Amino acid sequence: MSKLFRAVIMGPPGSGKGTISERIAHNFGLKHLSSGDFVRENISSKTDAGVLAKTYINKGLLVPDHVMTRLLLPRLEEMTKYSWLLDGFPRTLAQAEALNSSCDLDVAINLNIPLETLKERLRHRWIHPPSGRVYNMCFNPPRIQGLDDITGEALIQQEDDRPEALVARLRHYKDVAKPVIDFYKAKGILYTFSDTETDRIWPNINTLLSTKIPAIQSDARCASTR
Ligand SMILES: Nc1ccn([C@H]2C[C@H](O)[C@@H](COP(=O)(O)OP(=O)(O)OP(=O)(O)O)O2)c(=O)n1
Ligand SMILES: Nc1nc2c(ncn2[C@@H]2O[C@H](COP(=O)(O)OP(=O)(O)O)[C@@H](O)[C@H]2O)c(=O)[nH]1
Repeated sequence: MSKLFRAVIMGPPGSGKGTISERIAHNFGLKHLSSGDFVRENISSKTDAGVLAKTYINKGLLVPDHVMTRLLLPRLEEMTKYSWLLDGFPRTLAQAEALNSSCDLDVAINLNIPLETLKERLRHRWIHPPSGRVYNMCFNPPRIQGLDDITGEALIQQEDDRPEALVARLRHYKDVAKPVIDFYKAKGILYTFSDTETDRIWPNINTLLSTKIPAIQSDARCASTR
């Protein structure tokens, strides 16, 4: 049996995690697991963790570690047969440690994007809240302005994507992400990509994963024939 591939993608709001995750999922046939989507699903189906998570999100706060972990780890257990890429989790060291005790990661992708670029992107970010689909009025506009391509429903801009809110979000991101980055660096699985354009980062990620994914699968094949 071939070994499965497990990766996480980290980066500040607007760094392109969702955009790059979609490309990775498409090119390598991995499952893209978005923690934001899991949170939204739990909120709309009113699970205990979802109801609790909503009280924090409504106040613009991050969901506490124990709630996020309770919401996410059971979903990962359903994915034991698949290779996956996890986007939006872990955001804190406690989340990284919880994840580490439930599975071994192969790669942690870290996106390092300048502040001015993040501000500019988020100013133009429009989302379709029920699905989590993301657009950018310059980079990937919807077919009809202001409307979701699939459902035709209205797109919105999030309050916390405003440039004034972004600086505080980024400061918070840096504080909580630093120990997570150090954790993955110490494990030797951290790969950092710095640029202002997703289209320039993408070929490097593509090359990295092309070396990692077949290598893991062929190692596993060798092991199984011994
Ligand atoms: N590890 C996580 C993941 C998500 N959330 C919560 C807070 C977010 O507001 C909400 C939705 O998550 P997303 O990752 O979709 O949303 P963001 O808009 O915060 O992320 P980004 O701006 O990085 O795309 O879920 C959380 O508290 N902790
Ligand atoms: N102009 C521009 N916009 C981008 C680029 N990459 C992603 N975006 C857009 O920037 C916004 C943030 O990207 P997203 O993938 O949502 O980032 P996340 O918050 O890290 O998940 C979205 O509106 C994307 O469409 C890029 O290279 N250039």
